Amino acid sequence: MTIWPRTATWTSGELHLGGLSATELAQRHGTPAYLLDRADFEARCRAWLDALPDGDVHYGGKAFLCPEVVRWLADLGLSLDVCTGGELAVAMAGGMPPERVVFHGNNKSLDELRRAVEWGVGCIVVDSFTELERLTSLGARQRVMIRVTPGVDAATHKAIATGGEDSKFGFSLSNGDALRAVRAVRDTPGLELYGLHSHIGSQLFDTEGFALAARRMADFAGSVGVTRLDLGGGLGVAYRPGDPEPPTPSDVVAALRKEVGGLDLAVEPGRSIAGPTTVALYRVGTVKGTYVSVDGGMSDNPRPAMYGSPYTAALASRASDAPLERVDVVGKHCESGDHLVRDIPLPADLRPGDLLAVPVSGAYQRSMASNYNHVTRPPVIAVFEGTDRVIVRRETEEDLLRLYV
Ligand SMILES: Cc1ncc(COP(=O)(O)O)c(C=O)c1O
Ligand SMILES: N[C@@H](CCCC[NH3+])C(=O)O
Repeated sequence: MTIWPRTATWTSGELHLGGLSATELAQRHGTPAYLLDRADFEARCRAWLDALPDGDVHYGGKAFLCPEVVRWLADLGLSLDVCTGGELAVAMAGGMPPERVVFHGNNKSLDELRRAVEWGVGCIVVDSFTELERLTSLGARQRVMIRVTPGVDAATHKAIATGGEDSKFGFSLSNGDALRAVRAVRDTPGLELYGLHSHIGSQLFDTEGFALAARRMADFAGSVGVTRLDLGGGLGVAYRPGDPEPPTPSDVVAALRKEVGGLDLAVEPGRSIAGPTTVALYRVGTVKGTYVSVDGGMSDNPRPAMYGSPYTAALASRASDAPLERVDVVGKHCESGDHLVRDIPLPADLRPGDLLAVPVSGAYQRSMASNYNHVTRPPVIAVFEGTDRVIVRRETEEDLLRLYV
């Protein structure tokens, strides 16, 4: 298993992606930058479509979304999961057919619901009785699913586990709320109960949690006469060489299928599609003892600071036969917790100007990036068969200053 995107190659110590060298990409687009391997992205989409030929694959847009990616998804035949009015706007801008959009979220506003209904989204996933009242007040004719909390404690960081009993998401199966929600939807004129939804968490490595949730959801669906289940996303990815290998999309679908039998099935993978497609490219600015400072940091990748997420990095612009030394790759922000990669071996002759590449940077990095310390967010460059294309441009200081009155 490799953690680098599928077109990555190394020549004389230099990383090439999509047929282009890291050095020329850095010269043309600057650093930090996210380099997205389009061939890898599309292959990962196809792996999910092939795993579930008789069901629906909704890409989890929160992992990474921009209009160009929406166009790829639409062309490949995927659907799209959005969870805010902003993500809905990107789906529209990218031309996703509205009937292939599923609208999630635990606190959708009346305005967001109205926009979704007016645009004609395929499905709204109702998350609370309050939301049901809001939808009712719109008098909408709308397909809905009900988000159910199946009481499965997923084996992952507690900030990204969503299916346990104590959750802000969905209707609890065990306290009867899920059943009450089914009845309430069926009693609401204009609403069509299309299916049931659950999502137990993210960065999951075993199929047991998926299977347990699927079993509980299938039992519940059977008891209320619902024939469609959307069982969310959550498949994990390896971030470092030597990390355990995650199950494949086929493994996950097989585990789900075994539990749900002939019910209609949908899934919502985000990280397992976007994560491994992208390399974050940084330039080394300062080397001080065991601290290697680069030109990005917790603003373009908040995951190490938020969840203690481990990453790796590699020298991407030249060969080095210097001995390896254990260092911390740190950002340029005013926080001592601004680590991108902790305690990794890198050549001892690292110097200002070198390029460092951090793989598996495609999910929840650009989408969670901030302007902390008034830095401008990096661009996303799609590389494909020897061509490079800016699909999200670099922010400028003018972009930032435009907000101030
Ligand atoms: C409802 C829902 N669907 C899909 C996803 C995508 O999850 P992942 O990126 O772990 O596949 C998420 C995020 O965890 C989610 O909340
Ligand atoms: N933001 C989280 C994943 C959240 C999943 C969204 N429900 C991460 O970076 O791992």
